[in-house]
Amino acid sequence: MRRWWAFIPKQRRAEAAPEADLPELEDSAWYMHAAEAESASFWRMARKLPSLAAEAIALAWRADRWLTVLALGLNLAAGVLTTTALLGVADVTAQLFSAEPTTDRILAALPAVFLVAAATAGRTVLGVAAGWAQQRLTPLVQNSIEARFFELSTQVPRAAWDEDAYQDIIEQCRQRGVRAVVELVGDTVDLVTGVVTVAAVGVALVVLNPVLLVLLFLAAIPSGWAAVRSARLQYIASRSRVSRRRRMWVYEMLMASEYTADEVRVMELGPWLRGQYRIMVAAETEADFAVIRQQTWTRLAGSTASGIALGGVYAALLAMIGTGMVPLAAAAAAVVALQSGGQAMRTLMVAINTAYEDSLYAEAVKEFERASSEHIETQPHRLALGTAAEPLPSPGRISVEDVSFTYPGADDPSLRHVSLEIERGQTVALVGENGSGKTTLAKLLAGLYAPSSGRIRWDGRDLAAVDPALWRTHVSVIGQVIYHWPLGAGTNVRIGRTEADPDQDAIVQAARTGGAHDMIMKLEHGYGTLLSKMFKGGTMLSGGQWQRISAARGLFRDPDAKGVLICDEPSAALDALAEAHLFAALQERAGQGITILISHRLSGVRSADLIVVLDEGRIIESGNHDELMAVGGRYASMFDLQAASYLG
Ligand SMILES: Nc1ncnc2c1ncn2[C@@H]1O[C@H](COP(=O)(O)OP(=O)(O)OP(=O)(O)O)[C@@H](O)[C@H]1O
Repeated sequence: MRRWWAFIPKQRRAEAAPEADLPELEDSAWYMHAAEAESASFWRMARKLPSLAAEAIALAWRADRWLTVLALGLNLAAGVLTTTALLGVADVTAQLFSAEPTTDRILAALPAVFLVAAATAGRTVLGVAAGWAQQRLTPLVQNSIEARFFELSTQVPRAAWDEDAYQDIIEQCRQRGVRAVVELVGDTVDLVTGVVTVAAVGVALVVLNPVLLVLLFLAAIPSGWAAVRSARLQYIASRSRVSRRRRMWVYEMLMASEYTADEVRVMELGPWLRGQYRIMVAAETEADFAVIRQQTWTRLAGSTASGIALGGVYAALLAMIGTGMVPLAAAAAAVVALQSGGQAMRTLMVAINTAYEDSLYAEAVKEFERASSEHIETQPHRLALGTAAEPLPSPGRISVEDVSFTYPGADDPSLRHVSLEIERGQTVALVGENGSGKTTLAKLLAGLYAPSSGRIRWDGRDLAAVDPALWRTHVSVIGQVIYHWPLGAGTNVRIGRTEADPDQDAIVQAARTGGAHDMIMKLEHGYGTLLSKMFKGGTMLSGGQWQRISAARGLFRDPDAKGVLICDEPSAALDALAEAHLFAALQERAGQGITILISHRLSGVRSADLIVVLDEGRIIESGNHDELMAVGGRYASMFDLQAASYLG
């Protein structure tokens, strides 16, 4: 088989070549074989509909019960009036085609004409009112689903985000799932209305001759089959392509974002990025064309069969008139009823199809709920969750006992048999080469991940049996890489402790200690300045200024200096003065809380009570500065190297 990129001119391939074979370009086999999509026959789908409808109604009921009753009730009433109008039309034609003199026929038809007019007007008014209820219901349902979505997305353990399958599920849910669930509620109302209409037309046909109803039903099958198969094809294709869409989204963000604007220009990345994007688009378009091709054949087959079947129905009607099974006077009424019945049947088919299609996408929301709940329930701290939340005092001693840790999906452990004792009031420095496991150890201490083996104890209590939320109240972090929250300067500090009343003095105090206050005061609106250019009046900070904000935030979270303060390269972007100011502030914590300091600048860690040197996830040395210098090992050589470069 020719690989798809064979169709891209050679020069263009070269432009974007090296990663042209990304796995995301292949349709994911996992999704291709999604069980429910594979076996989704019309009957299976029709059987699923009642439970789907019940779920959708329950959802709407939870969002607003009165609006649900109104939307359903008014639509049902409108459906009944539609039927009344239909029967009225059949009656009018029956009267007009009777054997009576013309005037008598017209007079006899008049009551039915009035009935048709009244029913049509009533149906219009009810339709508008039902639309009003349905439209009000939609945002309410959407709000409740989104609230649940964000509840779970913020609750799942950190490890879930390391799984590409989970990220696919989230993407599918966000892209189409949430909207599908909202639409499913509307579909259900349409479905109920459709069933009522078809049932009512069915009654009219049965009165004329039951065979007509059977024929009408048989004639509707081909178009129903075509609609369902098209929906299924679209669904399978969209699921199989979710990884590639995520990849495209990444390139879109890289090409059109404030955060990458500098690098894209300085490194002239535009053509390369566009090339990569083009490759994705080519694969995506090819996949689109494949679905369109299959859908077109399906629709063509469905329409042809449907047309032939309809011809058969009318031929059967003629035969029935010819054999006297349907009286001639009722023939016109039968034609009208067949036409209306056909229309009602097609509308119902569309409603079933739309409901089915949306239900397939809505599965993504259930899948997201399932995957998230599973992550929440199987997280290592689950035993502790839900138990009585006894407040946990700030730690006097933290013991890391033979801890090893492997990231989800990784082959090699990032920490290997790490043991460490940390006492209240101590500053412990973690040093080592890039990738040696310093941040990973800090993440475990912050409760973001649980050890794969070994224990972390907090005054003797195994943290595996403590709700992480409890001990995180005592942990604050000054991060190496911080997200630039597009919020006000004061809020950026305050989010360190959202549950506290925003005490302005405490915010200012933390900003002073973190070296951010003077810088904030120079901004146009001081603490009220928006730190983003996303919105009008916002401003942009430098890397070092953001790091000062991060320090202020971390210190604000730990106002009485009794908790665990994790500083991961807190001064990497700071100027010499700001760095000295920050280290002085950290020194002041000595003898109070616990400070974990990760830094490559060894001059800043020499005063630490304990320096731990990591290498490939193992502790290779530990002790204070003098002890480690005396040993003359890795720390001593790193320190001497840095000192020599300063001294020239
Ligand atoms: N989320 C993750 N999933 C898989 N592997 C990871 C993840 N985060 C880090 N790693 C790996 O774990 C190892 C240790 O990383 P860690 O961030 O702890 O190093 P570090 O010592 O803090 O490095 P640096 O000095 O560069 O900050 C590295 O090999 C890294 O590739």
